[in-house]
This record gives sequence, structure tokens and C-alpha cells, in this order.
Amino acid sequence: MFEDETVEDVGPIDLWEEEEEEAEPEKLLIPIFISFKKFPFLCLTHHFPSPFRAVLSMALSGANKDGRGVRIYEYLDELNTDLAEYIAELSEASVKERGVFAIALSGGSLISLMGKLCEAPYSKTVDWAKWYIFWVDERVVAKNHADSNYKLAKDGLLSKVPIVPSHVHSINDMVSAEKAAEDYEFVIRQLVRTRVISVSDISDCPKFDLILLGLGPDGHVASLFPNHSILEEKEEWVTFLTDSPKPPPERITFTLPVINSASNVAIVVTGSSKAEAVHSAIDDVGPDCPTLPAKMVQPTKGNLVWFLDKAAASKLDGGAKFSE
Ligand SMILES: O=C1O[C@H](COP(=O)(O)O)[C@@H](O)[C@H](O)[C@H]1O
Repeated sequence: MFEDETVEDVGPIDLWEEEEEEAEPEKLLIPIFISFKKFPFLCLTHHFPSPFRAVLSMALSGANKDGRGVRIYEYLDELNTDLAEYIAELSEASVKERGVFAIALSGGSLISLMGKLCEAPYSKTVDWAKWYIFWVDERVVAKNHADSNYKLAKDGLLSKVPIVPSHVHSINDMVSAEKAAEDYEFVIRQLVRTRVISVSDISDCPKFDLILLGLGPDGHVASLFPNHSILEEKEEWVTFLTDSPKPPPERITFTLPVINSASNVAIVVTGSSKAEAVHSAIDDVGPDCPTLPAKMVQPTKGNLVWFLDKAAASKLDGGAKFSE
């Protein structure tokens, strides 16, 4: 129902331009393994040559029984590259298996951290025509407003790659937060019916191929804030709030059952202001523990991966350990 609107709003999508990319020198393979209480998994601390990274990543995923992992990067550039690689690999696997890739984006710092997807090789190798885009949360403001998560993604990502405009599912910004949430859930229901979005095999929830989350210093993910009653929402797929502690106050958000039904969830966090929240969520400590939204992200059957820079990882029990 928003597709026509979305098509207009997205505007002309630039086709990627042919660019001569300089071949990057292959770098040293130095895996570092760190054991966290909840994530007995991996840290990829150096920039792996792509084929090795893919193989290593798969091997480590396999080694991790509950599909959870923490990846810590010394340099932001490495995090950006590995995040792009991770998304590209999931896209390829999903297109191979289902013919489409249903991805839900957050706003905030995430979009710029995904920036490498707009560059070679990903700009050319990703099957953009098979992508269906959704928002995990959205601020109920006009689509051209500086606070709009849609605008952020459009300017920083969607306008730079050949996404099909009718595959971009943004909220209706002309109605109240309550109606926008209701309408957005309706759209998602239609796409679950046609299997553009897969369905959970243990509930009737949508099963997104990938949900990308950021994290606030207070531990919020999407627009799920600590101690807010919507953390308890079990029935709705998309809900709304008009009292967000972080402006703007009116927002819609996926609920925890939807986030936890995804095939893959990644939480991408940078900066020391979030180190305490990262520590609470991953090390399972802190007074806010029971209602810290980030801690409540526990995909039932899907994989959960944290992408952290060293500042965000600095308060982890194991510390942010890097190879020499
Ligand atoms: O308000 C929001 O904040 C979170 C975190 O944003 P960040 O800029 O600190 O990364 C974001 O994930 C969410 O989508 C957004 O609406």
C-alpha cells in the first residue's frame, strides 16, 4: 500500500558507475578467539583477505553451537569491511535459497557503517534487485525530515545502489504513529503471505533474513527503550510509542518477537559511550539486566552476531583483545 508512495519518494535510483578499483593488498590472517560468558565464539580482529574470511567465518559459525558471536575490530575500516562482507554473504545465501533477501534496517550510526556496500566489489556483486528493504524502527516524521530513518538510508545507501524502488517498504508518514504501525504490520503480513518475507516455523511471526540493529548508550535497540511497556508486547509485530525518551517522541518499532524470529540478527556498535551497555548485554551483568532491551535480543533459532569497535568493547569482561 505504500509502494507507490515509496517509489516516488525514493526518486531516481542511481545505477552504480563503472569504477576502476585498486586491488587491495592481501593482509595477514590472524584470528583471535575470546571466550565470553554468553558468546563462546570469535573475534575477527584483523582484516582478512575475503575468501579466507568467508571460510573462517563459516567455520567459526559452525563451531558455535548457538549461532552467537562477538566480532571486535581494532580499526573502524575493518569493521566496515567485515560488516559489508557479512551482509553480502547472507544476501547471496538467501537469494540462492529463497530467491529474495528481506533485510530490515535500523537508523542511527548503522547506515554509515554499512557504507562499503556501496563500493566495489559489493556494489557490483550483490544481487540488489532481489533485496526487499524494511525498517526495524522509524521515527514518525516526514520522509524528508532530518530525523527520518528512511531518509538516512535513502541518502546513505539506497540511492547509491540499484535497489528496485517498489521493494523499499517504508512507513506511511502521513498518519499517526498508531496508524503507521498498524499499516506497516499489514504490509508485512501481505509479504509474509506471498513469502517475500519468510515465516517462523515455531510461531506465525515473520522471519526476516537479516535484521540489523544499532545500540543506544542506554541499551535500547530499534525503538525498544529500557523499562518501556512495549518490551512486553507479544501479539503485535509492529507497535508504536509516543513517549520515546530519545527524540523524536513518536516512533514505530518491530517488537521483540519479530526481532527474535529473524534468521540473522546483527548488533553493530561503535564508541565508548556504549561500552557499558555492551558490557551489560554481553557479559550479562548490571542492575538493568532484566529489562535491558539489547539483552532481550535472543533469536530463538536464528544467529546473533555483535560487531564492535574496540571502544565499544572496552568494558567487556574479556577486554577488547587484539592481535599484535
Ligand atoms: O534512535 C535510534 O537510535 C538507535 C541507535 O542509534 P545510534 O546513532 O546510536 O547508532 C538506532 O539503532 C535506531 O534505529 C534509532 O531510531
